[in-house]
Amino acid sequence: MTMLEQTLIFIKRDGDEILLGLKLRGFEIGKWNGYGGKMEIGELPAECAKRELFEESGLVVEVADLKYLGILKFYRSEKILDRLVHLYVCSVYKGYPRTTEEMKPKWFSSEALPFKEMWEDCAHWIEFVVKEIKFTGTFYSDNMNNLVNYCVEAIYLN
Ligand SMILES: Nc1nc2c([nH]c(=O)n2[C@H]2C[C@H](O)[C@@H](COP(=O)(O)OP(=O)(O)OP(=O)(O)O)O2)c(=O)[nH]1
Repeated sequence: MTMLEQTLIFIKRDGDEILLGLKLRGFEIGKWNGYGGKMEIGELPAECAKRELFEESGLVVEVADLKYLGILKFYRSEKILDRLVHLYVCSVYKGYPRTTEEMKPKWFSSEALPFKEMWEDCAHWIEFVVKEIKFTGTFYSDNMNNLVNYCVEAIYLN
């Protein structure tokens, strides 16, 4: 199986609120997450983030308004790199989020995120999204997809 390169974007409103989508189909149905999906051949990460957000929520963003936060790396069986996810945050958007075949939108206060219904790894890095601090996260899962180890590091650039 080949490694997947994907994007994930969190839209923010009024400083404190974060838009999550409830996954309505496919992999990990029933979980709240940011919006995103697989990069297409020849597509840049920011272009993919913009496209996936539009397809799954109807919201329109400009690439220039996206803030790149970092990379999440997911290893399965503890050693095979399975997914590499480019992470963005954006506070400038057009439109209202709508339910699509893939996602049902909901705004959450950053202090009341539904961690029990999110990917387990999110709890370890979502504060970087809230504070908009660049970081990298590396997550190791076993064959049953249980998180067994992780490392999250802030990146401070001068
Ligand atoms: N927080 C977190 N997010 C993850 C993990 N794995 C994973 O694919 N994601 C994110 C990255 C992507 O934004 C999204 C991928 O979902 P998906 O694989 O169902 O992609 P998709 O069907 O939407 O892709 P596409 O066909 O639309 O291109 O979920 C994980 O373990 N934790």
